[in-house]
Amino acid sequence: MAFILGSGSPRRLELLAQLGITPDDVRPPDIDETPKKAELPRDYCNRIAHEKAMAVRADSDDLILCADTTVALGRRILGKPADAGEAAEFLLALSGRRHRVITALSLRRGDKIWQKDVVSQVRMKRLSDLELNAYLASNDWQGKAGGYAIQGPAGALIPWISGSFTGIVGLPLAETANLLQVAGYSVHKEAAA
Ligand SMILES: Cc1cn([C@H]2C[C@H](O)[C@@H](COP(=O)(O)OP(=O)(O)OP(=O)(O)O)O2)c(=O)[nH]c1=O
Repeated sequence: MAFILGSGSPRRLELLAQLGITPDDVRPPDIDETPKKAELPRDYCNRIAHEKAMAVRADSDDLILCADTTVALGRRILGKPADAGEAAEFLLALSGRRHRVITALSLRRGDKIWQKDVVSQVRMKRLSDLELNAYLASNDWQGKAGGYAIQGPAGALIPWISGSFTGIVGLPLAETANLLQVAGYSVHKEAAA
């Protein structure tokens, strides 16, 4: 039995390390992340996490962990910006408002799937032109849902959250540990030994 992290996100690997887990292998899934017409953000996030878990090749007794993080502004899904122009558009839409960050987990062994999502609320301060331009120049928005990462310089733009900090970063640790336990994977090996 191997434990496989089905993610190319370095954040997810680091967060997993916080649980004391080093995966036997890392296999980033390659799927089409385009939302369906009128698809709601939470449904979308769960569907994508599930599709990622199904897309990773593994033996039937391997455990595969995948996740998807989606930024939702009302019914609008903000994915990973394609370029600085789109990042600016997302940040201006988020500026001075509250939004949700959803992370869906999908754990698979063979045909069996365990799924869980975590929804957090985030408020971004009203951004000045200087703040917006400095953040865009940092390039830290690249590869981040909604065009920002709370764990980087954008932390200065976020005065309030409610929910799971690790979930916003990409892997909600309490829920991940719980899901792994449910699937029979021992998270607390040292304590059990
Ligand atoms: C909102 C937010 C997102 N993110 C990141 C987490 C995810 O890596 C990314 C959302 O994209 P995802 O599609 O969830 O993940 P990914 O493409 O990076 O990796 P993979 O599909 O291989 O697992 O945004 C942060 O790092 N900090 C934040 O505050």
